[in-house]
Amino acid sequence: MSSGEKMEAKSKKAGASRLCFLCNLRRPVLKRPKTLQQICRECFYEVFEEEIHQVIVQNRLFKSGERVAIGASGGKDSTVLAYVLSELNRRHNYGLDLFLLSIDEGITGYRDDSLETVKRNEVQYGLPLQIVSYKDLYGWTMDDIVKMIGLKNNCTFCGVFRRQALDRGATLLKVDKLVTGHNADDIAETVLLNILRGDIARLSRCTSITTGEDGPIPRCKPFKYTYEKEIVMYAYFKKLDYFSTECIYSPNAYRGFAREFIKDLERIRPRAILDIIKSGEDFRIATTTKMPEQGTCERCGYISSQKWCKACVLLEGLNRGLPKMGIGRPRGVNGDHKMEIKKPGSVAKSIESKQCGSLDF
Ligand SMILES: Nc1ncnc2c1ncn2[C@@H]1O[C@H](COP(=O)(O)OP(=O)(O)OP(=O)(O)O)[C@@H](O)[C@H]1O
Repeated sequence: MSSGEKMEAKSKKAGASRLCFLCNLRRPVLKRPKTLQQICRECFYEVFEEEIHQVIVQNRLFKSGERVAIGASGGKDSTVLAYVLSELNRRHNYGLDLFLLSIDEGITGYRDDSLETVKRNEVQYGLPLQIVSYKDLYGWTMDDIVKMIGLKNNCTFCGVFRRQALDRGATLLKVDKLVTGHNADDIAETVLLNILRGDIARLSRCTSITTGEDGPIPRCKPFKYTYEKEIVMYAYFKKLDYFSTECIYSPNAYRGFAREFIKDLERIRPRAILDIIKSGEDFRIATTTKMPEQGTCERCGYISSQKWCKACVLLEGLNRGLPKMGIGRPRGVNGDHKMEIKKPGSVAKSIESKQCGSLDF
């Protein structure tokens, strides 16, 4: 039984004798995860889509005439995003030119299969697709990287490279904005992780619905308040074509614990997800906290708060056979991961940049 089928069976059992809480006309077929209301399929589609529309309008995510790339991994979140955004664009005349943008990380048995799903979505939704690969951009696939470094820390490489690859793909498509399928659960999880890591710079921006306005392409998260469980239900009821396998190189245990913790909280109190996001939004950062200053990478020109951007540091490590270079945080002057670049006549400057991978979106 798929997770969508399980949710439907549970919901049907719970609401067998009542009428839909919202329309009071039809039989409920599900218990809405966000509110625990028993509602019918039609009302579910309506509230799900309308809430996303309201988020788009209230936050002024788009302007008419903009070209917008949807980061499309073939997974449930980005597939539902591509479908719903196309629908809303038509229904409410947003006037957007939508594109699918997929990054091929080079993970055999995972990304190659999910890209086939995105290629079908291209036809199903009539959205032009651009694929950009790590191999072309960096000369390395994730398969190559994992062969060299093993499973530990591979998510750092993947996250850092994906972030830049999405920007480079968006530049190729000449889009004004990039949207991703990050949902409320992802954001709550990131708030918690940033607190656990004491990463104040990221904590202060991880709840922003639009980020990167000072970078090459602004990024938006229209699903900022959309629950993962509702996305799964929507995809299931609409019979959307998506790829549901987990990444084969994804051993990120720390993030996994945070995820499980949030799921447990959600079981006891569904609002917990929204409350964590609200707490993240309302944090005030002390004016004495030192924040990184944004500049550009001396090597590739990409945005960076350090001399070299994180991707260049990681690539340098890979190409020199020192893959641990740039992983983790500085360990003092003699730290084994620290790398110094000396220019003639200049003071040595550390190019150890902070991890800016999977948590940054
Ligand atoms: N390979 C990729 N190509 C394009 N966009 C991607 C890719 N991987 C992730 N993204 C974007 O980043 C978002 C969050 O990615 P994450 O890896 O957290 O996957 P997820 O939560 O399982 O989402 P999805 O269900 O869409 O795969 C995705 O919804 C998508 O918009």
